[in-house]
Amino acid sequence: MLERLIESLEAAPMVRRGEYNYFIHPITDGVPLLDPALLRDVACAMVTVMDLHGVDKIVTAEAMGIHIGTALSLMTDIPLNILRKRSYSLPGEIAVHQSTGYSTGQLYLNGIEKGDRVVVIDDVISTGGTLKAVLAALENAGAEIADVCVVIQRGEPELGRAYTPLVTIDVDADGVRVIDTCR
Ligand SMILES: O=P(O)(O)OC[C@H]1O[C@H](OP(=O)(O)OP(=O)(O)O)[C@H](O)[C@@H]1O
Ligand SMILES: Nc1nc2[nH]cnc2c(=O)[nH]1
Repeated sequence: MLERLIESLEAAPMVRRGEYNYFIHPITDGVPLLDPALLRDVACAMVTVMDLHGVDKIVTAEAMGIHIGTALSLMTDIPLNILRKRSYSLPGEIAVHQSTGYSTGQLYLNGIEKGDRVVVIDDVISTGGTLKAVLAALENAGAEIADVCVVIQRGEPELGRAYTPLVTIDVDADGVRVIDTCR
């Protein structure tokens, strides 16, 4: 099920973002074009590995969790909650400071109620800065985090809790090497 993902990752072009070797891939960038079969492979694998029992909401972050979260939501009928990069100034909105290997920014969490059972998904984890901040905000909002799943784990980031990557990669200036898969 993950052959298409593995092959396309190992063919991914690289660019520099400051000191950071950044790979470009349809799942993580939407560039140059996202093959529906690849998106389906990823969504089916996530449904297979995640604990979705009694889950009220799928939570993801703008921008590159949205297509994956949408596919999962359509497959499972579980509503999708998106942390947005813009504030809506709604009552109870939680601002989340996000930091990655090449950027900093703000995300805004709305629509989580105390006691919500959620799964958190994203395209990639690298430093873990984004997911750590998202998980802290969800805990702050009183959510119960049932599971965390990412398509790609880059390096060995610690989240302070278990999470499941579909694939684990090594990256250098020459490209991506897949070193592990979830099966
Ligand atoms: O583990 P980290 O070092 O935090 O990196 C992972 C984050 O980086 C990317 O988001 P980015 O902020 O580039 O925004 P995008 O989704 O809009 O591309 C990606 O979608 C993850 O959310
Ligand atoms: N596309 C892409 N997204 C990322 N998010 C964190 N690191 C990366 C990367 O190297 N490539």
